[in-house]
Amino acid sequence: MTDEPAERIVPAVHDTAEDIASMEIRGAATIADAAAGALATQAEASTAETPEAFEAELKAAARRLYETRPTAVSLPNALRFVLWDMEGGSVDALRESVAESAAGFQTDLAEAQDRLGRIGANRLRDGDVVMTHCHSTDALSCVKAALDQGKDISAVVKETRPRKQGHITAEQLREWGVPVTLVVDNAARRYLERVDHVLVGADSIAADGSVINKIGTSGLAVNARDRGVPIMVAAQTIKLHPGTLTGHTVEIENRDESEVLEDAERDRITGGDPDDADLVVENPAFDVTPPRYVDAIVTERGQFPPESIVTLMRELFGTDVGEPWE
Ligand SMILES: O=C(COP(=O)(O)O)[C@H](O)[C@H](O)COP(=O)(O)O
Repeated sequence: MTDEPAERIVPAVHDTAEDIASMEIRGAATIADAAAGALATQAEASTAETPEAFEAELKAAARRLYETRPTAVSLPNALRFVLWDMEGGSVDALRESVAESAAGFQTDLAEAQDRLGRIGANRLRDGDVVMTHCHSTDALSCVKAALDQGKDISAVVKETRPRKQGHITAEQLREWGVPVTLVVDNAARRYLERVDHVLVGADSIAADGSVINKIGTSGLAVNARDRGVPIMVAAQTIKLHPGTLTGHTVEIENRDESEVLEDAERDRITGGDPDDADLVVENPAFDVTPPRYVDAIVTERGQFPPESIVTLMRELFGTDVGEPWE
């Protein structure tokens, strides 16, 4: 057995990391759930002989998972939650504590989403139309709870270029029997006329109440404000970004240009010149919506005007939060 902790990461953890990086596993809550599960798998499969070796191995696995996508803070928050609870004087005791805290975390995550959904549903009235962007399980939980309360809800679903996560939202809503109008992103402003709420999720919430979510959220929010449509953000507290309490900004992920432009399309634009360095394609995956465009952040602990979210963040995290493997 090698002594290098990174070389003892089990294949299943590498697979999960690759699935997160390639977006087979995507969406902030789903990523958090998968990351906690992967740490439990690492713990279960570990052949470490000493507690020190076991801990080093778990931290290496956490780092591998962390380095996949930078914007959704639910990922490091999940890793922190599981690793900070790791305790025990033997490998077996440590293994058990990781399994327990990972399972506890996953249960809490699911319960928090249900609770958040019930809270968010109170904002939705019978007959309301929501406009969605991307695919957010937290946002959909609010719709589900409203449906369970017997309310009729319909949706205008933005396609969400370049990866069209709006299709996942449309599929889920149709499964629940919700009437869906699917529109391209550029049509959003026109359709806001017939919408009662913009309902989106979040990858991270900053201490000043800014919402970091799928690219296009901020433009949608500005348009919605202009049209007088309230903007509701559904985000479990696992989306609160502790680093922003000390002035750090949230890293915005840039993804590959192939998501935006296929090779044949690039060839057409450049006349087939593969070395044309003056055609630049940028593909930021997220943007920042300032708090003044957000009406409410709905969490499992209640609804907050964005400017007051900092109080909840301090309560949950304190002010001194390090990296998961510290
Ligand atoms: O922006 C996205 C997903 O982006 P991507 O598809 O790039 O991962 C979602 O709105 C948030 O992650 C919240 O989702 P959830 O509420 O499910 O956590």
